Amino acid sequence: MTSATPAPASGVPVGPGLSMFDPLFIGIDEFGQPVYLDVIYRNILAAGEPGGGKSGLLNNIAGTAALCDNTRLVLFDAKLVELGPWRDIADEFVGLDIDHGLNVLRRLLVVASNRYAWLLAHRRRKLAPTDGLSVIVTIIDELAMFSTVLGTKAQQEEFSTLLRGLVSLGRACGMPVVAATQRPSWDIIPASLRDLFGYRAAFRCTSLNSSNIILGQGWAEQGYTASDISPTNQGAAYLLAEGGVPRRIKAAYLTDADIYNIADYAAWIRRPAGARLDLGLAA
Ligand SMILES: Nc1ncnc2c1ncn2[C@@H]1O[C@H](COP(=O)(O)OP(=O)(O)OP(=O)(O)O)[C@@H](O)[C@H]1O
Repeated sequence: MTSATPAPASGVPVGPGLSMFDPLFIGIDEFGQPVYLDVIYRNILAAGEPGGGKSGLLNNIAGTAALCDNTRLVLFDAKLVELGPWRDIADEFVGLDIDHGLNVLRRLLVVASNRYAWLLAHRRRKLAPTDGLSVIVTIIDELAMFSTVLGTKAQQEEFSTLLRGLVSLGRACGMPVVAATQRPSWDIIPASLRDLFGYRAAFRCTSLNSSNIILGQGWAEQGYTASDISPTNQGAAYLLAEGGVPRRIKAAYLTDADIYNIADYAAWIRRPAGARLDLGLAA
């Protein structure tokens, strides 16, 4: 039986039960088994040639984060349209503005340092779900735009330095970073930055070298190379988890309509208390 009576906000069945501390579903492996990531304590790097499916993976993560309890989104997307659907629920949405990007990264680093002071004061080494602090997920689509294209050389260098700081600090204090680039080259992803990402997803690449830049030196020679992914197999990638062996995956895919539906729903469940009162749905 269906009912036209709106459910009370406290009874909404989707979203409030999700937590970023739970494993996050991102797709299937080559045996059709579901693949989950522990995003909370590991940063994620996705790279590969244009059209390989990186934004699809980013949107999976943004979609889950959007529905998670006590989770905030900080988004960087110079193209605007890839992560744009989530902008209404994001704490910050950085477009083609390097000054804005630098300002946001500086503030994130202040939050991260405050959280470490809090952890130290509580004799702890990392954030736990019971701490009540929000998880802040930073997602950057097309890293290279901020580190090599927009702004002056000095600003680009500052962006890279601040990002390196956030990627180093974020994982234990509930501030994971998810970054994507279509330019898997040493100037965009030096090994010192790449190695701070506990998960690396290599989408289709044009060469063994590009694939190695993402996954790590030597994997292509052992048969794990994203250059063997067919250009028509979008969403396929080699996923490497820290300390493991690359695993072939196919990312789950959300259509634009799916993304906007989830984003609208997330905006509704995150609406301010005043809006709930206006609708007569206050919990
Ligand atoms: N997991 C998937 N399953 C099926 N099709 C996919 C998947 N991911 C992406 N695609 C298809 O590939 C197209 C390009 O994907 P996407 O925009 O995610 O690539 P990208 O690597 O982010 O590209 P760019 O670097 O240009 O932003 C999508 O529009 C879609 O048609």
